[in-house]
Amino acid sequence: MSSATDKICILGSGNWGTTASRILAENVHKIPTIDKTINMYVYEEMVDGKKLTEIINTRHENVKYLPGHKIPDNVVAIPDIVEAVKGATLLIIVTPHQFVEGMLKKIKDHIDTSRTRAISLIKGITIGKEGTATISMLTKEYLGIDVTVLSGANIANEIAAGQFCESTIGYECKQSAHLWKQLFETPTFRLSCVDDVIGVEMCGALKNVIALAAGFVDGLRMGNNTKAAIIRIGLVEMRKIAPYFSSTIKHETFLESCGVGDLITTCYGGRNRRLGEAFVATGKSMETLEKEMLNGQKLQGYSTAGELYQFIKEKNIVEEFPLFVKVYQICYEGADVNALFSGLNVSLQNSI
Ligand SMILES: NC(=O)c1ccc[n+]([C@@H]2O[C@H](COP(=O)([O-])OP(=O)(O)OC[C@H]3O[C@@H](n4cnc5c(N)ncnc54)[C@H](O)[C@@H]3O)[C@@H](O)[C@H]2O)c1
Ligand SMILES: O=P(O)(O)OC[C@H](O)CO
Repeated sequence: MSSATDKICILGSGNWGTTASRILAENVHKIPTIDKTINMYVYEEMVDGKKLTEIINTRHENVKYLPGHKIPDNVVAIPDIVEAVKGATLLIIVTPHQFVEGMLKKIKDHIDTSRTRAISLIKGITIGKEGTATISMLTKEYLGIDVTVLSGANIANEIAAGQFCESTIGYECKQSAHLWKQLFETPTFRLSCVDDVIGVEMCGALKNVIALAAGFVDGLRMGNNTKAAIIRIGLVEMRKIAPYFSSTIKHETFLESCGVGDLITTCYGGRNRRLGEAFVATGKSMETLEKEMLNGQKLQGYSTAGELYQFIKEKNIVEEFPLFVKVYQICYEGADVNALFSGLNVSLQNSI
């Protein structure tokens, strides 16, 4: 009989979810109290005439979302989300943010909430029943469990290739942070922990909007100075808007990997940047570019730009966030991309 008291279920199997499964499948062997078989909920689809779950379970590779990297045999792909969470006490939530609420509704009556905790690897905010919510807020609302978050300068393909990088865990419960750190840290994936769940999440969601702006800069064939200006002004707006979401967000969080680190990597190497550039170069809509360029992967910054703008408008603070507002107007209202540079607040301090 197994002595395991905990069981892992990964909710999501995209580019980052699959990469995370590889780390967890190795690290789970370090903790005797966790079942070595990891369930991974896979949103089923056909790939070259075969079910993706069957391909993952036989070839041990997610050929669509992380081709070229083996997934250890102890990860089992399951297409039914209720079956996937059966017996699970450690939930890793890692789908594009727009799908989270639907998933939580499906699993909420199938979780033993007295002994389950979750970690969200998602970068996005969502419009919930009561307005705008982070993923941890939404998860708590539906499941009523402890939620930790993990976010940082983490392009999944680079992590899968074993390149050194760092990330940030945001926690409320120290004991949970300790467990998640054990489960996720590797010699090339270094984690620091901060007690600022919402701050870490806000950084991850907001940087995706700035990444679109960085892509616009590249699409306009502008250089490094312009990109640096957009990154810096973006960081200022990210920090400035944070208190509107929560008074508990710490300024120091913006100096962690989840803040400035992620902003830099995403503005140079992420999908949001890439599609921002293509948006300017081709004049096609973001929806079209997502379909044409991402092969099923999802763009987070576009929907976040829309959701963030609704939040900014509702709070009547449009004047305070010209960069966030410009990105929205360019993406959704057909504003000229060159308008990105007019009216930006270039200093936090009083200027002459
Ligand atoms: N990829 C990265 O480099 C990276 C790194 C850090 C964080 N993140 C964040 O992780 C989260 C997940 O992103 P990803 O890159 O793993 O995903 P992805 O964009 O690579 O893949 C999209 C996933 O969504 C699934 N999907 C499609 N329709 C669905 C539906 N109706 N319901 C549920 N799932 C559906 C697809 O099967 C696929 O697994 C995002 O918030 C992203 O910002 C991504
Ligand atoms: O590819 P993106 O733009 O979704 O960004 C990926 C990661 O969030 C970078 O840390």
